Amino acid sequence: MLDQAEGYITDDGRKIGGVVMEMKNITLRFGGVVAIKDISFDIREGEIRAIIGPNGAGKSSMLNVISGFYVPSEGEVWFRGEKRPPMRPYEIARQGIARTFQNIALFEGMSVLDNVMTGRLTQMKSGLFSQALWKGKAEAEEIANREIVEQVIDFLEIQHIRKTPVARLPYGLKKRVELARALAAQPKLLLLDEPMAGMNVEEKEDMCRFILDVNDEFGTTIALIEHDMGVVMDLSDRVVVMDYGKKIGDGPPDEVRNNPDVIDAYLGVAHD
Ligand SMILES: Nc1ncnc2c1ncn2[C@@H]1O[C@H](COP(=O)(O)OP(=O)(O)OP(=O)(O)O)[C@@H](O)[C@H]1O
Repeated sequence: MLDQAEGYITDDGRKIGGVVMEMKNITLRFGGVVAIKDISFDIREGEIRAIIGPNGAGKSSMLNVISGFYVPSEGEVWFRGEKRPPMRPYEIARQGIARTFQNIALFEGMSVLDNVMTGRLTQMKSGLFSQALWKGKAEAEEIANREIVEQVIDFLEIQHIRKTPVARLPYGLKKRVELARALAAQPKLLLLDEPMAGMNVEEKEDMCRFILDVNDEFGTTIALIEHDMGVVMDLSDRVVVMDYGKKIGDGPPDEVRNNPDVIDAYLGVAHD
């Protein structure tokens, strides 16, 4: 049972807390195209929240509103109890939001380690000027950053490829490195853009396990978008379903799975 202020306990006994992010009546237009139509939902502390829907439903647009990349045409985004003004991406990152991309966005020529280190950049406190003045402080920060990065590399079991250039890795491992880079920022809210897209069954199983482990080990709140309904059902605590820019379902996986509008959107009508 969902208590608005307190949260709820999941079937597997995890405690989900209060609202971290609230989307209030979000509409997003691109010229004449309405990508999102008056959608509201929330994301709670410690939750794995999925947004699913057929092609063109508006999922990527919604993730971009959550991440602050798009400012909604109408509606409000509330984060940690405050209305969020338009912000630059680095300001959003400093608020504790990190993301991965559907099309992998890594530095292909750089090693895995260096790529994961770039995840710390948005969290660094000392800029170039203060680094010049306070060398010791900058070094201490560098060491601390390195420790965090090494922990993430261990956690995601990519030690064996830490020196390998990303370009040489198979697809599934690249996706894991992208997850590592996002985790290196120690986000409060982690946004995953189709984390399982293009993966084979084994890679999908690995990715599912890592997402669950991240949530369990660090208590990270996770919001992910996914095209494939099957994949997210085992993973998510609550699911928002979008179709043609509208919200057609919102609730625990079992409830959503049996929602006639959702069944129609996925089975009854061809959208491709
Ligand atoms: N930058 C943009 N400019 C104009 N139209 C856009 C833009 N981004 C998205 N759209 C339109 O908004 C609608 C929703 O697209 P969006 O990419 O958010 O859907 P999606 O659910 O993520 O789709 P997919 O599963 O295919 O990635 C589509 O009609 C799309 O053509």
